[in-house]
Amino acid sequence: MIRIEHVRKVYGRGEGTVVALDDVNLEVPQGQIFGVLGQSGAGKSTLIRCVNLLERPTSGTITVGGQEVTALSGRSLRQARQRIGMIFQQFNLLTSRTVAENVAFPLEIMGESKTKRRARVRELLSLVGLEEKADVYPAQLSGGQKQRVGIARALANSPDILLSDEATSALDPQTTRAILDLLRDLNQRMGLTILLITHEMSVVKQICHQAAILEGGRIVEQGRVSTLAAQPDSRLARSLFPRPENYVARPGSTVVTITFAGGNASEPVFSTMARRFELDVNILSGNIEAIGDERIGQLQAEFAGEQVPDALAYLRNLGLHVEVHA
Ligand SMILES: Nc1ncnc2c1ncn2[C@@H]1O[C@H](COP(=O)(O)OP(=O)(O)OP(=O)(O)O)[C@@H](O)[C@H]1O
Repeated sequence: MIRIEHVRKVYGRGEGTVVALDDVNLEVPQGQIFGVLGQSGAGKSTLIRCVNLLERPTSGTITVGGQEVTALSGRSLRQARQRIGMIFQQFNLLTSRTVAENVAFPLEIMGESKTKRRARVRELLSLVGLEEKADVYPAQLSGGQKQRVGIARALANSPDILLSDEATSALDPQTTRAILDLLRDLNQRMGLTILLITHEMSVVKQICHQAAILEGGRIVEQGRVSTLAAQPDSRLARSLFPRPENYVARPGSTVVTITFAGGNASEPVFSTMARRFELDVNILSGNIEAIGDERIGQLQAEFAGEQVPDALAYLRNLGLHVEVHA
């Protein structure tokens, strides 16, 4: 579990001061994947670097696995850091070491015996599907394979939490998907808690249970991804379901945006409604997203007919969110 309380980070002094984080509060429960989403300069890197104290917050506290890391220094801080793995956008592998030697590096620092190191490295490479590449050098690997090495190395000390700093930003979409699948698999199989930062909504959508949106150093929204996606006015939903700019309803028709979640996303609600209330339905745009096990969708449509108010009441009764555009 990670708890971030009232964290503020100010860089520089006097005239050149930058407030990178301003009263940030968030909690990542044990075994969850939590995504912090934000644009360039929002403070994402600063936030994640504060969790393992690569940056020290100017004020506020950070607790990892029940231990307040912001209160630690010296040896106890170094020990606490071993419980925190981290992966990076540029992989940060040692180019003069083989894959196996890269993964073994944190174990060497821990003073593990050669025999134990060898067994653990084999286990870790198998976990990330890279047994075959143990003896090659990073330069001979693809980006996705390099990140797999990064993940194996980050897990070497069996950390309680994994921090991911834009780990898929340098990868193509297909490789990104494979690496995210691996992270989700590790989360499910080992109960690994993951805090990741990203500027990509697709990453949050694919693997995060919860998300926070960071803007100008402040968290402006946070919650379960599926809950936020089902709230049409949330920033997350607006970014997930971009809407056409202007709705110009034809005379006698009503333009509506309907948000549906869970079970009713897959039922033939609209055809039933159109028949029952004798409506003409003209779909303007629509999208259904799979968020975890849930399907959440938004549909813009034009309804025409005498029973439009009854049809809207029918949809609302089914638990759909219906917004009527003027
Ligand atoms: N070492 C530093 N010294 C001074 N200012 C810094 C330093 N590191 C970051 N900043 C500033 O703090 C703010 C937040 O930066 P940060 O790198 O955390 O954002 P980010 O969301 O990770 O952006 P990006 O996605 O571009 O990496 C920015 O205004 C940045 O210029």
